[in-house]
Amino acid sequence: MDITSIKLALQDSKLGFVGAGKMAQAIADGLVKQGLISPSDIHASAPSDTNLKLWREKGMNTANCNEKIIRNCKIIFIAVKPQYFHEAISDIKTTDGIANRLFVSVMAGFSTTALEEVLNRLMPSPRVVRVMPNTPLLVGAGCSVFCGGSSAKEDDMLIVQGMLSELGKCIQIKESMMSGAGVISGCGPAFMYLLIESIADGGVKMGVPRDLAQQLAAQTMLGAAEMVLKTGRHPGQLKDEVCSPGGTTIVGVQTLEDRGVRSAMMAAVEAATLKSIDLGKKK
Ligand SMILES: NC(=O)C1=CN([C@@H]2O[C@H](COP(=O)(O)OP(=O)(O)OC[C@H]3O[C@@H](n4cnc5c(N)ncnc54)[C@H](OP(=O)(O)O)[C@@H]3O)[C@@H](O)[C@H]2O)C=CC1
Ligand SMILES: O=C(O)[C@@H]1CCC=N1
Repeated sequence: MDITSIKLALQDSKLGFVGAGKMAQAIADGLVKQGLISPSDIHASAPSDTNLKLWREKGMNTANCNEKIIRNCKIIFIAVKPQYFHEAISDIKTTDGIANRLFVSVMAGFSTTALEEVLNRLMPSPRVVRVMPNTPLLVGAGCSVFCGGSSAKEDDMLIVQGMLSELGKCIQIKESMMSGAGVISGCGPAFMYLLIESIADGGVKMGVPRDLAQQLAAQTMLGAAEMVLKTGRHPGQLKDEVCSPGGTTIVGVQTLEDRGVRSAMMAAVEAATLKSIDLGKKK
């Protein structure tokens, strides 16, 4: 879907957010920053004013009532913690006149079948798209994976992919891969921040000023990521090219291997995936 069609669809549908926290704000602010929607076409709900006041300061519409969002908007992001989803939907007392909505869930672990079951109380055959985005889409460098529910239409998939592709990479995958792939995109930034922080700490330990160490670590991670994406070469090969025989890097690499950094990273992805599957089971 081209950018003009996305803009028109968003202007026509209005964009709703049930849940107004960090992930919802990253998506809404990212879309506004990229010029895809104006703040006045965005509506968000949450029980308290803690987050909503930030939305109002940006000219967006807010409500403490989820029903209002579902009435006002035709495309609605569900951005509450998975454990609050039932409560958020059971808040909605009058469902008359609510139809033809597209629900885009960003909740970890919630399958499209489970989403459809809950949303069935609002309308028959709810159209659902399940996404696992990440917060870097705020700066146009996001990474999202998504899949459609049983009643999602081709246009629903296109609008979601169109919107999120404007904020970074957005890839359609099979639902069976959502938990594992969603951990790489959704949780991944936290793992990467931890690496940036600890490499910067190492620099500080060696006498590099904190600001400089952090800037160097972040830019180096960005550069390494660009090398993998733009050259298409294997990360192992790229790593080998940095390690001069008898040089400094290989000594650092051995230290990382001794401390089990690869195994720790793999175990982190596995543990977070199992947690996501577990969150899904409780629904
Ligand atoms: N943070 C991230 O990087 C990512 C998060 N996600 C998913 O996004 C979702 C939200 O996470 P995140 O933004 O981090 O969480 P936050 O805690 O920042 O935000 C949660 C929001 O939900 C609101 N809320 C709580 N109960 C209800 C309710 N009954 N009805 C409506 N709104 C409600 C909260 O209200 P109040 O403002 O009053 O506290 C808050 O605005 C989760 O499902 C998570 O799995 C997915 C990918 C990445
Ligand atoms: O930690 C979480 O559960 C959410 C989902 C992915 C990132 N944050």
